[in-house]
Amino acid sequence: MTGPVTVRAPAKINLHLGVGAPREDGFHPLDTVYQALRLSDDVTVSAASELTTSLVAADHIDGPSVPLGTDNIVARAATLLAARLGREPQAALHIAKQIPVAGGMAGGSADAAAALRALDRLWAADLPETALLELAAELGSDVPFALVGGTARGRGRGELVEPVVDPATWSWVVVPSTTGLSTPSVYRHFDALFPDAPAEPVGAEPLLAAIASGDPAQLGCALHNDLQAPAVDLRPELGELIARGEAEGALRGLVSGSGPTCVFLCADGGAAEATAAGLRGAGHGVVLTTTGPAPGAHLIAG
Ligand SMILES: C[C@](O)(CO)[C@H](O)COP(=O)(O)OP(=O)(O)OC[C@H]1O[C@@H](n2ccc(N)nc2=O)[C@H](O)[C@@H]1O
Ligand SMILES: Nc1ncnc2c1ncn2[C@@H]1O[C@H](COP(=O)(O)OP(=O)(O)OP(=O)(O)O)[C@@H](O)[C@H]1O
Repeated sequence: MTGPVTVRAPAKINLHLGVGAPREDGFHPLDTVYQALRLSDDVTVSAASELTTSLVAADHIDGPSVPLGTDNIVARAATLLAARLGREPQAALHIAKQIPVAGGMAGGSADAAAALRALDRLWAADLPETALLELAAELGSDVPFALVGGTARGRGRGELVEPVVDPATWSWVVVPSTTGLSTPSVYRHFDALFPDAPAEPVGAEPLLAAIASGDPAQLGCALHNDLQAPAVDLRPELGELIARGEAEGALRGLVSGSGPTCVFLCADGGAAEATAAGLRGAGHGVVLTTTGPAPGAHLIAG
């Protein structure tokens, strides 16, 4: 019998998030550029006679806010993959979580992508990557990117992912909030604030040119998030946090996806450490430093 399999999957940020008016199915058309960060969750899957989920969370994570059992997205991933393979979803699924929950960093999506890749191996299915990407898109708009990783453009509702060449290493400070924000509520608030939003989202071309330059100052100028205004309107303290991080030396601060995590682009690793120290000194408890891009969901054991 195959032993336990562990897959690591990254948190994401959106360097560009252009949002259009809602489609007939209620989803918003996106033109986005994702970047995977070296902040990740690990999912370990083992053979078992039934489907179980368990979690161990880093100190900065509110573990009890993650549902266990069938509501956890890893259980949904297992059930979906098992149905595709015509087998029972029997496995023990264990999440080691570092990605902030309901933080706009796609932590659940990372876990779902990791579970798909790990179970594909545990169950010796060896599905082609295109099949895993299709299952990922059924689980959520951000899940295909968590499989692909790196830096990538996302279209459609975010599930159509094309890798972008990005040889640089970008330095980031990540400031999670103690209370999450629900993604649907931020999209609903976008609709309320911008009832005349055009159908076509703002294009990612300037951001892609900044990535190609490799210059952090240019990237800082090009960062764009259409969900920032609704997130800050729902949580005004995020606007203050962004201003503070920029005053502490970041090139630019930005809400990550639907928030409330805020991320700060810095000139290099030293500037990121200095900005993080300044934010901690200003009373922000959890302040992480990291870099991107990072690989998508990949095997680390088994
Ligand atoms: C904010 C982002 O993280 C940016 O990458 C994503 O758009 C959210 O992706 P996600 O959490 O994987 O979202 P899904 O699980 O697919 O959808 C959750 C809910 O978010 C809203 N949603 C999501 C994606 C999208 N393009 N338009 C939407 O309006 C819908 O209300 C949907 O019911
Ligand atoms: N494995 C999981 N990890 C985190 N949350 C999960 C998981 N499974 C289910 N959930 C539920 O999903 C909700 C959203 O979780 P998640 O951490 O993925 O949000 P997010 O990072 O804001 O997502 P996104 O950036 O994709 O919109 C949580 O509040 C929780 O109730």
